[in-house]
Amino acid sequence: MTSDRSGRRPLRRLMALLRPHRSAFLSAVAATVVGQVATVGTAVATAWLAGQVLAGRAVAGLDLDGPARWVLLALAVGVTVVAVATWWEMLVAHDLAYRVLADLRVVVYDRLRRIVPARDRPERSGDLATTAMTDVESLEWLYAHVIAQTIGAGMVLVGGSAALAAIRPDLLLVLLPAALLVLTVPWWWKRTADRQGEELRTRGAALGADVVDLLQGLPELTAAGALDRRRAELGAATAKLTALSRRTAGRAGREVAATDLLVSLAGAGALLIIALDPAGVPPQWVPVVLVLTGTVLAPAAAVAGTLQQAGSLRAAVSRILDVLDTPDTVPAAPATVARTPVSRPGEPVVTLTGVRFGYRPGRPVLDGIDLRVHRGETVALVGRSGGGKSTVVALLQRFFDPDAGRIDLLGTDLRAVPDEQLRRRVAVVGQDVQIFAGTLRENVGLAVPDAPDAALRSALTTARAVDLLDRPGRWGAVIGERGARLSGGERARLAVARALAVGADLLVLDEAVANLDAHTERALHEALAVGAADRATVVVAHRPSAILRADRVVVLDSGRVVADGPPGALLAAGGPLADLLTVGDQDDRSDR
Ligand SMILES: Nc1ncnc2c1ncn2[C@@H]1O[C@H](COP(=O)(O)OP(=O)(O)OP(=O)(O)O)[C@@H](O)[C@H]1O
Repeated sequence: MTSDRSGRRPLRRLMALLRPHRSAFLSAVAATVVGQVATVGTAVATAWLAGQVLAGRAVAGLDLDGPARWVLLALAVGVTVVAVATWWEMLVAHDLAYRVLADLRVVVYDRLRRIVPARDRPERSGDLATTAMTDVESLEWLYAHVIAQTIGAGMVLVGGSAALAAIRPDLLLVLLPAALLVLTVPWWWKRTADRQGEELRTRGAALGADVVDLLQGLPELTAAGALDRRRAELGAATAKLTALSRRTAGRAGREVAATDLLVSLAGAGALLIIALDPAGVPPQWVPVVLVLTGTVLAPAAAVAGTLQQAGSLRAAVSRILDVLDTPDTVPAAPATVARTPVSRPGEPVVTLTGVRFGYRPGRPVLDGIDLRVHRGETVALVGRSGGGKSTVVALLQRFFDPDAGRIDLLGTDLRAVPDEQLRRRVAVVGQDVQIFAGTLRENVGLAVPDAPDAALRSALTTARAVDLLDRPGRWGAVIGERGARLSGGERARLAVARALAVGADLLVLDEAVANLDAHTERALHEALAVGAADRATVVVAHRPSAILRADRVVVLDSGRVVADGPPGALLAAGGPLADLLTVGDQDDRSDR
């Protein structure tokens, strides 16, 4: 996926996502600051008490003098506040993160809807799925564990520095450089972290896609005896990922060690300053100084620790922004000029005029197609494999716009038809029927979820699929992931019913009946003919039975229409259709 990465301002865009959740964000910051301040406060109070004991000013038990009693009380309150604030912070910070991620997921899915299918996208679907799910998920860490905590760490650092300066200003000579260095630790190995993060993401996505491939293709891989080889390849990819994770953990460990070392050095530095001039700090305050130096740096060290994952995060953010910044495959129909397509008597439902289209520049797949389909007409689109039939179907759904020429739906340029209108006017049963995990009703009523059962039943009846209702559970029958509990023919008939339920003006069947036995296919075509008067029907077909049943046959060859007319007339003329069917007959005979 290529995109101009300049001027993307990732941080600003990530922060902008917090805007609708301002109050949740402020709660998260408040909880973090209260928790961190209470932690420092209890540690300092404990150190102060220890100092008092060391100086012989306080005794154990309740016989403490005045200030010690109050400090003990503050300590008890502080410990309670730390516990409550930690719980509160966990709650509000994660609530905030999940709200932001929910928003982002909607934005990413919406973008995916507008950029998939792309003309020439090299990534596999597993990569896009990773972006949609894992990359967005990884931002949870940023919103739940970094932003509010960084603000809290900054406040603790400023407040703690002021307190140390009040005790002895030259302690800042140790604290401030140490704080700066601690906060820069995540940048010491930034290049390595970025490379590892990018590699972890890429390898993880590839492995995810491979696993999906393997699971989906399990029957084919087993039948081809290729399962062991694929398993070995997966094993090798997993081993590489493990080695990379080990190197990443090693680098993260170095960062933790460096941070801990800096905090310890700061404590030692503070001790040295006190030792060089003991009169500057009263002995009972020495524990306070040492503890304050360590605890003031602790939140900054924690932030530096969480930033170990910054490399992976940067890679994830970059991929999310790639998706967000990819231009639409087809521009959305402008709402202001969009017209509702209207059917006028005698006007074709769909017209292609001089349509040219190619997936890659300079390699046209359609090279000036003219085609009209009227209401009540069934047109069979035929031609050699790779001739561009499915590409015509893709253009009819406006997955792509023509490079030249135009397509009109009921007299309106397809580019001006709003998406939601288009989906109701054009129904397509594709080559690869997608059945979704869920119930029979959800699948039949996919495009019309509010349709009454009677309408869906009628669609099932027409599609010769009403027997699916005989299953236990009837409408609620679960048909398995990708329709795993259905036969190929049942899946095809269900998909036809789903398209019929839409009541579209244009019904396109792209080799949808290839899985049906001859008897069911004939019955289906007869049933479709009953409702065909109300719509235009385009059938992409290879089988002579489907071709000869059409009112008109349009033959595509090398991206052009080379014959167009009633099947009988075309066959009698002995042109391209006769050639195609003759080759088909010979193929059929040689198969036998
Ligand atoms: N997404 C794509 N990216 C690049 N090229 C594509 C894409 N889809 C199809 N093509 C190419 O476009 C040409 C036409 O393909 P299309 O699927 O439209 O043919 P078809 O007539 O439907 O073939 P078949 O009868 O085998 O289904 C082929 O050369 C194919 O390789």
